[in-house]
This record gives sequence, structure tokens and C-alpha cells, in this order.
Amino acid sequence: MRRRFGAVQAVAGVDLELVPGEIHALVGENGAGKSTLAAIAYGAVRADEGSVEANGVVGLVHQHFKLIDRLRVWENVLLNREPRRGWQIDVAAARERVRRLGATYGLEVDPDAIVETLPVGIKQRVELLRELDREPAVLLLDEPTAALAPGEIASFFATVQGLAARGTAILVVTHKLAEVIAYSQRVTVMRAGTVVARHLTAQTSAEQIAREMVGGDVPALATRAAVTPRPLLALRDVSAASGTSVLERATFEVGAGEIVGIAGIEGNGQSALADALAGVVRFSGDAAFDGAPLEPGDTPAQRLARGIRVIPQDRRHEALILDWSVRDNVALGRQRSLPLRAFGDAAREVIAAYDVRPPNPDAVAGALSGGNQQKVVVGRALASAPKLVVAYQPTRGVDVGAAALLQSRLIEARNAGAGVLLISFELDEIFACADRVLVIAGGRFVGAFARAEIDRGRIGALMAGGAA
Ligand SMILES: Nc1ncnc2c1ncn2[C@@H]1O[C@H](COP(=O)(O)OP(=O)(O)OP(=O)(O)O)[C@@H](O)[C@H]1O
Repeated sequence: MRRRFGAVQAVAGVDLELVPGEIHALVGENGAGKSTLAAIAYGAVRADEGSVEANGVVGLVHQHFKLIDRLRVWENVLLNREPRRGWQIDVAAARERVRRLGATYGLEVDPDAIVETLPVGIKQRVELLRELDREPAVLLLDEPTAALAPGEIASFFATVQGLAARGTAILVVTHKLAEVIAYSQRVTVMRAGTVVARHLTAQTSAEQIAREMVGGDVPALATRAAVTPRPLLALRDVSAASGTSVLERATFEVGAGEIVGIAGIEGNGQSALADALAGVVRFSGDAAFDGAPLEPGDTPAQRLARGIRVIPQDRRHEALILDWSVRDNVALGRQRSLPLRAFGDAAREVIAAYDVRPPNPDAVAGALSGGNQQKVVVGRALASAPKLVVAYQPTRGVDVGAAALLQSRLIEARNAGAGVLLISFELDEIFACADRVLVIAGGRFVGAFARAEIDRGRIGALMAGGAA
């Protein structure tokens, strides 16, 4: 199989065989060609050379959901396949079909719910149900757990294992090597459009796969310099709401020269916190930053001007303008202070420091692979000597090597005297980077741990709503 996009040979001669009843993991660096290969197998992208043979329908659950937010669950699941009575859609039969499908696969969802009101984990069930209604013989899952909480991941894979047990051939594209080891039978490793290794999962390890993906050792994290934090950000009884996310009476500080990790399960007030600091929503309560009050009604531009940089959690909707070039996206937010002729150099610096591929400032951001888009977003935030960095899931969808690079850059920003608020759903990321860990649950801060006192068990229990 081969496919080229302009100068980029995304897939360069790949053979892949999926077996009924087996979960096959496809791993590789950002931009290795995994999503392109899945899209070719599904029929959404045409191969330049090669062919696809399948013993039945092929289903694909996309990395970025393809749901129509304003429609109901049953309308999304059955779109274009609605049961009819004469010309009319038989709504009762449609509801019943979706309910039965959910019960069969352990994916219960209210068929009448409007999709945009649903949390991410449930939206993904809807995506999966839509594919399952077509009774696929082959099911392709592109980074299916990137947005799921730890509990949701286990139940998601229980469903997938059930499908495999019924004889479906399954491909999981993922960056989470622990999931590869726990749930797959076979693993294929891609690099730069080609297959570099194939294994029976039982005969390999996460460390070996990581080395094969990166083509060498995974880089070690930057060393933390001994820094005595100076006061930078202080919140006192700060409350805010953003959409369904609610933060209640947060009181904490972030010093210049420290990384404060916020540990919590998605949906526990993190979005309200990030948006309040970004100036996207107002807050109530008291906040001081860099020797002066932080006004609750500041605009994002005013926060930027004071040295606050945000790495938003959703790169496609909140961080990048997808049909603009990498160069213009890197300049975004600095367009008034940076002369037009300096845009190219600023972009080239980010591309070099963050290993953005392809290394082309004129590339359209939307055509970069997900992980490379994320490098641009993090690179932009750290490029202009920030005082405070609000990093919300900074390595979501990023390969192990690139994740280490981005985490190292955050640590270097801290060493250089920036304050970093690291909001992440990945405890390993928080433990690797943070000087202090605060636990958030139900919109409230429920625990605080110095780096030396980090206790995974207690933090996990607090995140789940347990007592300290
Ligand atoms: N529509 C497109 N136009 C131009 N280039 C593209 C297009 N789709 C993919 N590419 C390029 O093809 C290469 C492979 O991309 P692909 O999305 O398949 O990688 P991936 O392995 O899935 O990466 P990630 O893990 O970051 O999602 C990348 O260099 C990407 O920039």
C-alpha cells in the first residue's frame, strides 16, 4: 500500500493483515502514516498503489468524532439507514434498534439524547454504535481512548474484546503502549510510512516497542534545576463556570520556577479553571498575578499581554486555525508585536526546537498529523518567554518520543523561571513533571502533595472522590 500527499510519502509500501477475533495494535511516531493507512483500509482515502481486501464491511471510529452535534443519538447512529414505514422514518423502531444495539454490546446510551449535551466518553459510544449497526467484519479504531478517563478505558476495551470474541477483526491505532500490552494480540510498528517491526504482543514489551517507534532510545526528561520559586500567581476563593465545567472556591498558588500539576479525572472543573485563567470566562474571587490583581473580566489578549500563555486542551478548535499555515499559527497572538517579516523565522524556530514534521512553515496546519499539530501549539506557547504557562493536556495524542520532548520543554521553561500549571488526566505525566500536585474532584481542590510526598494510591482515591 502506498499513498503520497504532495511531497510527503505518508504510506510507503505497507502490508497489513487483520485476523478475525484478534485485536491488532498499530503504533508509530506522529506522522508515521497510521491514520492514513486506516483511512485507506476504510475507503475514505484512495491509495496510489495497492489494494484492500475485506471479508465484509469495514468500520472506522475516527480520532476526531464525526458526529452531528445537534441531532439525537438514534439519528446519528442510523443516519441514512433509518428504519422506515412507507416514506416515513419509523422513530419507535429506530429508538428500539439503538437501544437493543447498546444492550448487545454493553454500550448503553439514551437514544433520544442530543449528542452535543453528552460527555466525551458517551459520544464515543455513539460513534462506535454507528459503526456496529453496519455489522462490520473489520473494525478500525483510531486513537479511541485519547479522550477517555481511566475507568472508561477499561470498559471500552471490555467492549472491544467482546467484539473480537464474536469474530470481528480489530485494528487499534494508539500511542498508549500500556494498552497495546494489555489488550492486543499482535502489534505492528510503523515509522516514516513503512513497517519497522511486527510482534506477537506476548513476545514483546512496551520498552522495545517504544525504541522501535523512535528508532533509538526514548529521550530522557530534562533535568530539573534547583530553583526556589518566587510568588507569581495566587488564587483565593476563585469560582468559575465554562459550559458544564464548574470550579468552586479554588485557593492555590503557582510560583515562578515551579510546575504545579492538577491531577483529576476529566470533567471535574479543569476546563473552568483553564478558561478562567485564559480570560475566556469571567471568574469570581480574588486573583493576583505578577504583583498586580488579575482582573476577572480581562480578555484573552490582556492575559497574553501580561505573559500568560495557554496550551488549550483541544488543538483543533481552541488553538489552531486549521486552514492557516504553520507560520501564521505560530505568529497568532503575537501578530501585533512581531513584524510580518519575522513570522517565518519564529515558525522555523518552533519547527526546529519541536521537531515539527514536515519542517515547512508554509504547510497548512490542518494537514499535519495530530501530534505535529500539538507540537506547534506547545511551541508557540513557550516561544515568547512566558511568565505563566497553563498547559492543559499538553501531550494528548502525541507519541512517546514527542511527549518526552514536550515535557522536557515545560521543565526547561520552569528552570528558566516560568510558572507552569500542568492540567493533565495522565498521572504519569504529572508525576514526571510536577514540583507539587493538587488534586481536583467535583470542582474543588481536595488534596495537595509536595513532589517528595507523591502517593499514587491516595491521589487516585482523592480523584475518585474518596477522603484524604
Ligand atoms: N490530507 C493530507 N494532506 C497533506 N498531507 C497529509 C494529509 N493527510 C496526511 N498527511 C501527511 O501524511 C503523513 C502521515 O499522517 P498520518 O495522519 O497518517 O500520521 P499518523 O501516524 O496517524 O500520526 P498521528 O499519530 O500524529 O495521528 C503526515 O506527514 C501528514 O502530515
